[in-house]
Amino acid sequence: MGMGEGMMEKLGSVSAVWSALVSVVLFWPVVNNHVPAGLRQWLTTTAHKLTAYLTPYLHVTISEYGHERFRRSDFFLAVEAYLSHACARRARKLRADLGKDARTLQVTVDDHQEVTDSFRGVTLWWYPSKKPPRSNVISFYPREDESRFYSLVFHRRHRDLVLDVYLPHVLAEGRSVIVRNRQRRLFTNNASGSSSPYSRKGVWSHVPFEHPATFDTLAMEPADKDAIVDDLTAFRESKDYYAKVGKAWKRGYLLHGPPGTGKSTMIAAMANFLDYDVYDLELTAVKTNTDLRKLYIETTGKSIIVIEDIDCSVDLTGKRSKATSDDKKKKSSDEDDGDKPKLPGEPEKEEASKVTLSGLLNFIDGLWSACGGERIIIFTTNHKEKLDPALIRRGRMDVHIEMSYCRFEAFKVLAKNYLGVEQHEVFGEIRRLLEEVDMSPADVAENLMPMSKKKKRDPDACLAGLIDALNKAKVEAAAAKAKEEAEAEAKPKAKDDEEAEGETVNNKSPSEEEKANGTI
Ligand SMILES: Nc1ncnc2c1ncn2[C@@H]1O[C@H](COP(=O)(O)OP(=O)(O)OP(=O)(O)O)[C@@H](O)[C@H]1O
Ligand SMILES: [Mg+2]
Repeated sequence: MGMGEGMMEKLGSVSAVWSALVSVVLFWPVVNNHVPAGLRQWLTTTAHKLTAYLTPYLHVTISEYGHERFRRSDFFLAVEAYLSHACARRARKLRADLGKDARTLQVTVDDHQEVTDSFRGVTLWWYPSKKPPRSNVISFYPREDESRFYSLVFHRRHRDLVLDVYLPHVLAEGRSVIVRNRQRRLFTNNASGSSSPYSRKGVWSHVPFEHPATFDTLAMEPADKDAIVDDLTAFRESKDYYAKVGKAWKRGYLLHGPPGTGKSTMIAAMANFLDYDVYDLELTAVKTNTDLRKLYIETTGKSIIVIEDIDCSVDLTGKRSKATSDDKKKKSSDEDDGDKPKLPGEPEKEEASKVTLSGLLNFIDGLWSACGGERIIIFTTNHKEKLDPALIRRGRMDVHIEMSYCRFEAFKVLAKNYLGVEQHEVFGEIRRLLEEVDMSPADVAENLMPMSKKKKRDPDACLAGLIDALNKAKVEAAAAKAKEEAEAEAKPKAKDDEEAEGETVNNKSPSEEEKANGTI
């Protein structure tokens, strides 16, 4: 790329044709008033034909809104990125702006500034421009009038090269610039102030994704961690494989385990590792299966779609669970009171929220789920046993990962991250205690990070504090167990069974049986 020898000459001839055209356009309104409509039409067509015949240059137009009315064309965005990256520094008039993340500086070619590019010795000219507003059209969309486009001008003898090689090259380069510059985003479907049907805003709203968790900071058994990283790497690189076996390029993960064991942290680490966007789907805010599908279609490739606490969102029969979304229901009924009177034809409230299990299954692996590029779907739950087997069967949720209480290997990661300590004389004692006591990594981490402004973070004191906390937890667990046993003995045999069932759920203990079921 660059200004080649003799290019100025060509540039001169193109500019001459263009300035002639521009002057015609400028004086046209003057002539326009004195010429009858029929003649005017004829003159315009002839002028166009004549210019097309005389100039050896061809034009390709790339508009901002291609065939789709609501989405900016990918090609237009790629051209914009390509030009700003490859050619903008050579343009005379530039436009500098803050990028979408409000941090990076974006330099683009100013409107009506031509840019020259050279590709395999051929010179090409790019003209960014705006479509004139259509004054007699009333539009709901404020930006409709400002639709922009790029014109690419080149000599007709390079037609094949430009159409077959250069434009695909621009598309590929532009896309890679976009990927390099992009700020990853965290999307949610539960934004307040929902969009009106006429708004161009999508069904998702977003903020920059800035979670700092990585697999290095995630505390878990090293072997399990490696297995997950391998799995993700293999997934990312298997586009061709998925195409060959006829599967949509996506993978489902089920993260299950007690609270505070790092499920949400794991999702952030995955997103950071893969460099994907995250769509945090709040199922209780989705009204119908159709809305769910709409949300899916609006997600882009290279993304992780997360449904947290899946057991609280849809119950086994497919209806929305009542017990678990009490707060939200209360809130929405308050709002509904304010909304009265009801509009005619408005659906009944009962009918308004109907995401069913089958809708969710369809969301995961129905026909629509193959739209777009690579995607990862993650469900998290504290109670795997409560989920419908259909929802988590292999093929839907391909990998089941159990996040369990903190054992010694996981502790070592935390000690290294929080205290910078890799070896310590009390590690033996901590190892023994962690085998006996179920403490979540969140609790262990809390003990390693005493929030006192005055006290410096002293590793010895922190580790001693952790040992105290573990001993305390051990005593409490023993006392609780003794109490339960005493109660169980006091109760009649019939009630005994029920009680035992409740215990397993409340204790959230990672039983050996559960461990055997989990893949990782
Ligand atoms: N395995 C872990 N490695 C590192 N930090 C952890 C881990 N587990 C928990 N933490 C710490 O504890 C906090 C809570 O963890 P997180 O939110 O990931 O738990 P969770 O499993 O999603 O819990 P819940 O089931 O309640 O949603 C995190 O901010 C993190 O700092
Ligand atoms: Mg969580």
